[in-house]
Amino acid sequence: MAGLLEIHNLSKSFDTIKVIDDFSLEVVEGTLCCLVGPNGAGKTTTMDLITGRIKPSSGKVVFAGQDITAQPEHVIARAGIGRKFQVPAVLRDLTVRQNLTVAFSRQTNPFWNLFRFRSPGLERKLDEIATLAGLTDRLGERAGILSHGETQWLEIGMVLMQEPRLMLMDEPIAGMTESEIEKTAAIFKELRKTTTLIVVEHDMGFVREIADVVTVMHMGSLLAQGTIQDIEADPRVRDVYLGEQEAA
Ligand SMILES: Nc1ncnc2c1ncn2[C@@H]1O[C@H](COP(=O)(O)OP(=O)(O)OP(=O)(O)O)[C@@H](O)[C@H]1O
Repeated sequence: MAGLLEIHNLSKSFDTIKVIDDFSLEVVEGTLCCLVGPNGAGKTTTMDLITGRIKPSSGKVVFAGQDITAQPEHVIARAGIGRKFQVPAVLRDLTVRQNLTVAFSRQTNPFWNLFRFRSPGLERKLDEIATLAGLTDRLGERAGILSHGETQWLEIGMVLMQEPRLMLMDEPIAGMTESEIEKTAAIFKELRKTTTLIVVEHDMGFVREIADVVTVMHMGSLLAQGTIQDIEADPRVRDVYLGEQEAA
């Protein structure tokens, strides 16, 4: 079966430095892939290349059978690739409900969306996503008063309102408390039933909890890929990444 996302021999240089070096990856629909590796391995750059934020020096990215390598960022987003960044982009003065409503449409003017959409489809979707993100009781609150964890969950909800087929997340549990991490793991386990996910993460406990497949990058290349058990048993991964993590 072809992957929902296929990365073929991707390379990217900044000036003369090659930071992504002949990297290939296939993500099968319905799986949660964790992308791990030491600092500077090229994980964020890979996400930027998938979403079209930057363009590769060579290689290609295929999504749902379409070559999206040359497409602009907004076209790739509309094709069904959503991304949650580490720094939340919620509108703090709007309520949780309003933030989710704004995210429902991919139109460029958020306030226009806020007044335009009053469809039953929106209400159903909003309820569904608020439940998934554990925010049902917070729908009427101003987003600015949410805790760090709740803000992250709201942002996940906002990306989901756009119904991505593939969702990318950058270090989603950074700065969270233990109980917030547990709740986030539960959200991801639910989420992966309907959405394909690529999650960049350093916390191997969390990776162990959520990943179907773990992809390890090192110096811009694929070092290893497999189940968490395969990865933890791989001496090359222990050498360049896990050993360093255990020592930290
Ligand atoms: N715009 C840029 N210009 C020059 N070099 C860059 C640029 N963006 C990234 N790099 C370099 O590319 C390499 C890969 O960076 P990247 O942020 O993708 O790594 P990462 O695996 O996400 O690291 P971390 O885990 O620390 O976030 C690093 O050496 C970084 O300094």
